[in-house]
Amino acid sequence: MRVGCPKEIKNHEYRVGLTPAAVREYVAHGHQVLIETGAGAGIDAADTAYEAAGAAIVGTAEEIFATSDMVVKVKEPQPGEWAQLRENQILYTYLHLAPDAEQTRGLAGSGVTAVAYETVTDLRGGLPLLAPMSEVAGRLSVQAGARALEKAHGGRGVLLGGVPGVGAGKVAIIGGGVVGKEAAKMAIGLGAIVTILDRSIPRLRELEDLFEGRVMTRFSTPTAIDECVFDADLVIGAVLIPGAAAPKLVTRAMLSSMKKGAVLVDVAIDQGGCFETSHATTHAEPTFEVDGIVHYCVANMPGAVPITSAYALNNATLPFGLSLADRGLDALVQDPHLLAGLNVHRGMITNRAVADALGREFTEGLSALQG
Ligand SMILES: NC(=O)C1=CN([C@@H]2O[C@H](COP(=O)(O)OP(=O)(O)OC[C@H]3O[C@@H](n4cnc5c(N)ncnc54)[C@H](O)[C@@H]3O)[C@@H](O)[C@H]2O)C=CC1
Ligand SMILES: CC(=O)C(=O)O
Ligand SMILES: [Mg+2]
Repeated sequence: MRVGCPKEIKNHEYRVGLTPAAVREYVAHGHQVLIETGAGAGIDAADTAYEAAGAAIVGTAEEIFATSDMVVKVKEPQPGEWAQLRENQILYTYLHLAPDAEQTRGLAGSGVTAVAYETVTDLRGGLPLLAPMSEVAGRLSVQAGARALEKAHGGRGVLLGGVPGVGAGKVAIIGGGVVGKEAAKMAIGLGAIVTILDRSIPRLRELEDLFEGRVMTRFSTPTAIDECVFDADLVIGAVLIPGAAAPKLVTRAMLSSMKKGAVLVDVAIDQGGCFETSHATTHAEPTFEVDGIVHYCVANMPGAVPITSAYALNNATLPFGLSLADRGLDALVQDPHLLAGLNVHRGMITNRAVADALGREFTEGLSALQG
């Protein structure tokens, strides 16, 4: 198969879909790999490193889209990219379609077979291609929140760890999955007072055991969220209902009860955000203020640390990517976990949560592939 990897063009997105080490494995499996010139610049991987791994360097993304059987990316296609996708081509990348009707229309209209990293599953019920970036974003969320809390950045001027004689800041983390756990580790490390809210009691048990009393856990109800948000310096939104649009858990009305200059970091923004007042921002302009509350809503947070995150992402995407390249659509038929990643095929929406969120017709993945 011919596998192509264009340079990412989203705002301040420095990750790359294929590292030279991944290219080497595709080539060893007998595939031809095309890399857009400069695609690896953000991870210090020069064109020559890709050539040494066996790739051919091409001058433009257009050539990649036009000639590749499978396009491997990081972020969802940007306007202009989906017009270049086509039937009998596989797109393998993050998509986050539930909150993005325009993207879904674009992909469906192109006829492409779109496999979304964020809905591929594993045997333990996890999301193995989302998890590494959730680890990165969870850790970054506390850095971003701490920075936004500084007075010069619009925040209330609180140091999360406090100092001897002055109390620490309070962090509320809504959603105790991968992002939530990693955010908690960082916040505890800084010395903050941390509460994690989740709807899953088994998960709250695990977190309680893991953190050995260094976090408080709360079952997530509107009342518990109200109480934690009221008191918090930093609120991190880290919920997920796989594939679906994020539930709006912090309403605009709740902002008025918060401390002025408190910070909301909405990591769940890629699924539409879990705060009513969120809208996606970029690394260039990451924050905005609503009713005196600072919002940080960057939808590609791991793009800020590409040398960590591109490698972590490739470690996870490589086995499924090789399977797609080796077997084509049969890889989806044979592996229910990879099939769970199929979101769009020849104009059909094959992820139920996405179809429901957008009010579109749902087609089972297998019948779409066999139809
Ligand atoms: N902005 C960015 O750059 C990035 C965003 N993300 C996003 O972060 C979000 C979280 O991802 P993960 O931690 O990997 O998901 P996860 O599935 O590991 O954890 C989600 C948690 O939310 C909990 N939850 C669901 N409804 C809830 C509610 N009403 N109240 C409290 N908890 C609730 C679930 O029980 C689960 O424990 C996703 O939307 C993901 O796409 C991930 C990586 C990068
Ligand atoms: C998961 C995601 O949206 C990202 O890594 O950018
Ligand atoms: Mg998007």
